[in-house]
Amino acid sequence: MWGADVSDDGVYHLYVAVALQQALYGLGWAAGARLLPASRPAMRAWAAFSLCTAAGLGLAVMRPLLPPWVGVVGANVFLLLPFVLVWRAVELFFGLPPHRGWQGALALGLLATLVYLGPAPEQSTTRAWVMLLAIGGIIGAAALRSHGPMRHEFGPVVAWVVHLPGLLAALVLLAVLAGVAASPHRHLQDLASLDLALPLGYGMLLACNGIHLAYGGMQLTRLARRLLHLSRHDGLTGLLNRRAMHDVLQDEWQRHLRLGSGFALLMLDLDHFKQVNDRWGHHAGDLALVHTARLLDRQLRPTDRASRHGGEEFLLLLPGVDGLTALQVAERLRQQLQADPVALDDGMRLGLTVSIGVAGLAPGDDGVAALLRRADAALYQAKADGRNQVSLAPDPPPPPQGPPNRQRLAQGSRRARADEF
Ligand SMILES: Nc1nc2c(ncn2[C@@H]2O[C@H](COP(=O)(O)OP(=O)(O)OP(=O)(O)O)[C@@H](O)[C@H]2O)c(=O)[nH]1
Repeated sequence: MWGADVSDDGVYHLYVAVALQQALYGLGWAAGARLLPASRPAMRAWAAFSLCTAAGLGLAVMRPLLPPWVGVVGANVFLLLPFVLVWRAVELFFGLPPHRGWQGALALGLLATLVYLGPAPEQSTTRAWVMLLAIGGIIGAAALRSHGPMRHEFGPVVAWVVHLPGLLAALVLLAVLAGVAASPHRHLQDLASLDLALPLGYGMLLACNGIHLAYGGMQLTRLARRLLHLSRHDGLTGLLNRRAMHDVLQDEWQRHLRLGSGFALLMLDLDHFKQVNDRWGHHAGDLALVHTARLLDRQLRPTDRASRHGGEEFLLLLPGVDGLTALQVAERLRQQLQADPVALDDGMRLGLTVSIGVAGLAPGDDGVAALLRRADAALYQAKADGRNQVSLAPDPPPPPQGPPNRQRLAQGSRRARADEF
């Protein structure tokens, strides 16, 4: 780098290894960018950073075979300017407001400085100054800039594990410069010596691996979280999907068995929804579903859960609530939906009504499926009674008399687990 001697066998092989590693990471990021459109800009920046540093290291190790302008200045340009891409990639990864102007000015300034210094050996010390100062400064600034968002998204431990080495590396680089500058005994030319080429090579190896592993790991974590979210939520409304609600209901049933806590279910079905689609189009139907989901989300307590149960059908779980109270909640929701028409794209207002079946957990219910069947029957009743109304399911016959025993509880629990809905 900057004309430092890499002819020693150990240093040469180390730099070749780092170059190959960077090239491979670069190809990996480029492939990732093709596969994941949502993360493409940041991945492209990482790919460009990796491939440019690979090219820079390649030129540095081939320096004896190349003209000085290519072997020295070219290598330094390819090694230094990609660090501006690190700054860019970090901003893109966390969706931070871009600093394109500063980044462009920095890249141009560094390019002009390297060209101005040229390949002459007597400038190697100044080149080293410029390189170390810029790399240390950019790594430190990128770490500081991304610390808050990284902490927020991945937690303080991850943020410090990723940033501490980066900040330490930046401090070490700047301390080396300050130490050399302050010491009357050490000549600045030391920076270009073989002594520094080896630790710097290892430093690059560790830093590059650290950057790729940290950001690759965070990318995978993000992806895994996204997949988990998609597998449990309805894509249109953002509410829980049927499978996730199944798990929530089983948990609530287990809580009931342990603590005796009650709960109620509301099954909602938009009225004449087929006509909405037929008359106003499928997009208007989708808007109506989103509108309904938002209303439910706004109106329910934080402990209540709402899911999209099927096409135009929603299921609500109200913990700690009996059937009569749930009936009042249902009536309130019915009135609110009726009073709040959907705003269509062309400014039209589309009125909606809903029928709601309500069932509160009763002693005769031996599992979630039984309660669901009762809520479904109540919904059917509300539809049959003319729609735009709520209906409460009658309690099932109480279980045979006698003290509840462990065997019955266990039976209920097993049945609940086997429940399909
Ligand atoms: N736009 C849109 N429509 C959907 C979606 N899922 C289901 N549907 C439609 O919802 C309609 C449901 O129609 P029906 O089951 O006949 O019920 P309905 O017309 O609401 O009649 P009642 O329930 O008896 O009042 C069908 O036309 C489905 O195509 C969706 O995601 N988006």
